[in-house]
Amino acid sequence: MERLSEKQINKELENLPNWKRLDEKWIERKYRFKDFLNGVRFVDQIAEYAEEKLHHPFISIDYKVVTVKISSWQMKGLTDLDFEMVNHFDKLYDEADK
Ligand SMILES: C[C@H](O)[C@H](O)[C@H]1CNC2=NC(N)=NC(=O)C2=N1
Repeated sequence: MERLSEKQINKELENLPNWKRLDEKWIERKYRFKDFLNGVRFVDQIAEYAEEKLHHPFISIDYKVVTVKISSWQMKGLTDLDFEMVNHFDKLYDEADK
C-alpha cells in the first residue's frame, strides 16, 4: 500500500468534514455519545473491524467522547486503507446507538 500525496489526502478529507488533520501523518475525529456505555460499545465495534483489517487506530474514551486517530505508521503517512477504515467507522457511528 502506497502513501497518499498531499493532494490525494486533501481530496479524501473534503468528503470527511468531521475528520481533521493533526499533522502530516495523522487524522482524528471525536465521536459523541449520550452515555458512557454507548461509546464503549462503539469502541468494541471499531476494535473488531481493526483486528479484521490488521490496521489499528489509536482510541481514547473520555467519558462520553471517543477520540479516534489513525495513520499507517509503517508507511510513515496516510494510505487508502486509513480512509477505507475511517469511512467504515463513520458508517458504524451513523448506525450506532448514540
Ligand atoms: C506487524 C503489524 O502488522 C503492523 O505493526 C501493523 C499493525 N497495525 C497497524 N495499524 C496501523 N494503523 N498502522 C500500521 O502501520 C499498522 N501496522
